[in-house]
Amino acid sequence: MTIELENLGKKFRKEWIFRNVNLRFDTGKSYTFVGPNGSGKSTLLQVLIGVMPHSEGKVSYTLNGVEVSLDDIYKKIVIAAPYLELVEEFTLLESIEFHQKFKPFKDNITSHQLLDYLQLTPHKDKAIKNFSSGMKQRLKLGLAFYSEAPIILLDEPTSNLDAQGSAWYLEQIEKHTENRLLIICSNQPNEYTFCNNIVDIRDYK
Ligand SMILES: Nc1ncnc2c1ncn2[C@@H]1O[C@H](COP(=O)(O)OP(=O)(O)OP(=O)(O)O)[C@@H](O)[C@H]1O
Repeated sequence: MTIELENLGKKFRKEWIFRNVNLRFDTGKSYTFVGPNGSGKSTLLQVLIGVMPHSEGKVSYTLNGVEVSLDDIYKKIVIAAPYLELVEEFTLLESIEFHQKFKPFKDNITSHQLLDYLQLTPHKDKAIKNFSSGMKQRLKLGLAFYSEAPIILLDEPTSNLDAQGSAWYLEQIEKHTENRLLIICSNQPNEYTFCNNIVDIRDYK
């Protein structure tokens, strides 16, 4: 799977957030978008997957040399981001089963196994609205890591996680990102120390 950006630009009203972005993202590699608050990391991520329109240039997706349409690309992506909300009324178990209807889990793991991997089994019948922000974040990350999807996108992955949660995140990265395309948006160096491909948004102003 390859995502290619050609002369990509995005502006809001008259303000260019980024311009002339020429980048290529390949399966089996990880990439991190860095830059200060408000520089455009989340915007680039959302433009890259077509949930936000771009203002100029081109985004293309190819699988084994064959172009993939935007509609089909959604099936191949999982994303964990602060602006993507969970359904607050669902219990934890309902949230996992709901997600599973759209994106099956890797290796046919069951919802109960996933609860275990997330270390959240004691909370399975608790409503999401009563979860702490760190528990919600662990759930979002877990759904992304354990889904059967070749592209995994993480925006601010360790926000609200404590030290144990951040260590758990790094373990999951090791276990679940081989042979996938991973893109992270981050302001925290400890979230991407393993990553060799750093994209600084300030280079595209
Ligand atoms: N829908 C929108 N309409 C107008 N401006 C927007 C919109 N979305 C984002 N922006 C602006 O685009 C710029 C980039 O925002 P973005 O959220 O991509 O930054 P970021 O690098 O992800 O920031 P942070 O590190 O704080 O998460 C900011 O100036 C923001 O105000």
